[in-house]
Amino acid sequence: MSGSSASLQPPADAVKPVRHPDAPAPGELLGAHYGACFGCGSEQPHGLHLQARAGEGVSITAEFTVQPAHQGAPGLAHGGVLATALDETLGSLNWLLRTIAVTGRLETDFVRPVPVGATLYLEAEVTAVAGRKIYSTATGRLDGPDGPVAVRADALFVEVKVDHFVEHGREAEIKAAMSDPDQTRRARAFEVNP
Ligand SMILES: CCCCCCCCCCCC(=O)SCCNC(=O)CCNC(=O)[C@H](O)C(C)(C)COP(=O)(O)OP(=O)(O)OC[C@H]1O[C@@H](n2cnc3c(N)ncnc32)[C@H](O)[C@@H]1OP(=O)(O)O
Repeated sequence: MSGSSASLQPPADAVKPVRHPDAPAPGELLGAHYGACFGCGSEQPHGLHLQARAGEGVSITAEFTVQPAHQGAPGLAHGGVLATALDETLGSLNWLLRTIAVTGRLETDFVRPVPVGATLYLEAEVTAVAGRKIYSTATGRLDGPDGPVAVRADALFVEVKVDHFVEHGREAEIKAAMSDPDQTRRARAFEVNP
């Protein structure tokens, strides 16, 4: 069963997404946007360490290999971890728009079980933009980029100001991220145009 809810259908006045002129070239690895990110950061031993690459237009491909720490049922990936992989891949799309946005809604279909040790081949694209609302969709496949679909998701991201993180994030991490001497890393932690 699939089919996303009405709130994930772009409104009539939605427009096509526009790739930012400074977006990374197709094929380029995005790298982690924040070292402590559970989805992509290298500083989280049990994180997903998801690696995303810019695609054509406003699209992303990504890979994530399921580790023993990601189990739900014995030998199988936890559904929440798979949703995280989809969320992270979809979130990475906003870097191609150079828009700061957070997940408002994420609807996920779990189509096939994903074993420990399997690599999930993800692809995602922005389908429409309406004001602050960014509509996107993603799939995760097994055995290769053209393999059978194991998971898919539709999402709505909502554009926010950098103040969103400053106001709501724990002070210690915000201060540390803000004082990073590397300007690009500082910007990417909050997905801000450097
Ligand atoms: C390499 C680098 C990559 C970078 C890679 C980055 C990867 C990050 C990946 C992970 C991303 C995350 O997990 S982000 C973390 C998880 N998400 C969050 O923490 C968000 C928590 N929620 C919020 O802070 C808030 O609810 C917001 C910001 C989403 C919305 O609040 P707001 O700013 O007050 O805006 P609001 O008026 O409510 O909503 C604006 C419009 O969006 C619609 N809207 C809002 N929420 C929803 C919803 N759940 N479902 C449907 N529609 C919604 C509203 O109806 C409205 O439509 P209309 O009336 O205008 O038509």
